[in-house]
Amino acid sequence: MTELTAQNLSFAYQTTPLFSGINFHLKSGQIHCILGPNGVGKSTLLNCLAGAYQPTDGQIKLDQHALTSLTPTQRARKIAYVPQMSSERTPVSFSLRDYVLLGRAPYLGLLAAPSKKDIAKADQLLDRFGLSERADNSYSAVSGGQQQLASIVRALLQEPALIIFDEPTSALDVANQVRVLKLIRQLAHAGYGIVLTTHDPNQALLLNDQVSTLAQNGQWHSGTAAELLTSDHLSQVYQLPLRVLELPDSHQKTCIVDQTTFTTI
Ligand SMILES: Nc1ncnc2c1ncn2[C@@H]1O[C@H](COP(=O)(O)OP(=O)(O)OP(=O)(O)O)[C@@H](O)[C@H]1O
Repeated sequence: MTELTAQNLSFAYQTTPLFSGINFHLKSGQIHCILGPNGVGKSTLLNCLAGAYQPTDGQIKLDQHALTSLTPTQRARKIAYVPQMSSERTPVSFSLRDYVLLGRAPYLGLLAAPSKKDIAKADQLLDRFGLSERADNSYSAVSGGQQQLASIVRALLQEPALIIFDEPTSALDVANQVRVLKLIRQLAHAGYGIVLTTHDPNQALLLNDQVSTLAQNGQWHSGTAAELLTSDHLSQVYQLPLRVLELPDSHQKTCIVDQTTFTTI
């Protein structure tokens, strides 16, 4: 069992805090979905939880250890971070296979190459995500969605206990979105702890586990999906009238923008 705990977390890029007093908890087997409007600080919070940013105040612990007391390699063996996709194309000369194999770096010596076993695992995962035919292509030459899937493969090769996903489905078509959400569910069942951000409350409804919302002025709420994914709370978070409905033929819930709201905006 691995646990990531943040207590009384604050962060400021300059003087004004982006958020403060945030408490967060994730353990193996859980999916924690973070929702909130653009620019409120979700990615910044994920960077703090991954150990990439130093919070202004508060403490983050990975099991019993302060996150800051761990070396980058120790952290990377426990936490994988899948960053938000950039719309900019960074020229990268190596192949898609070599890109995903970067996930093995925390287990390799300074100049060591990945083993045959590592390469076989990489190829197996690339195949699972429909990327086999692209394995030898340059990373820069594949589509944004394929790059996003490759970044997930890279995180899996890292064999962490916890995975932090920043908008993992932002570049994906609806079938691949569902594939990634199903993968997240499977990973949680297999014992991984998962935290992700999404702009789609319906994804949080589908995942149906832990939820936090970060709204304007750093307002933070945590609870279960049933507790937080309500019409009132989501409307407050997004400052937009939203309705969470239970579909008549099942217990599935869906979040919609009311047509009447749409026509009066
Ligand atoms: N390196 C930086 N220096 C200064 N300000 C930054 C930096 N990175 C982000 N910000 C600002 O901090 C705020 C929060 O950014 P962040 O990317 O964490 O938000 P977000 O909730 O993830 O947004 P989105 O949903 O649009 O991805 C924004 O106003 C952003 O402009």
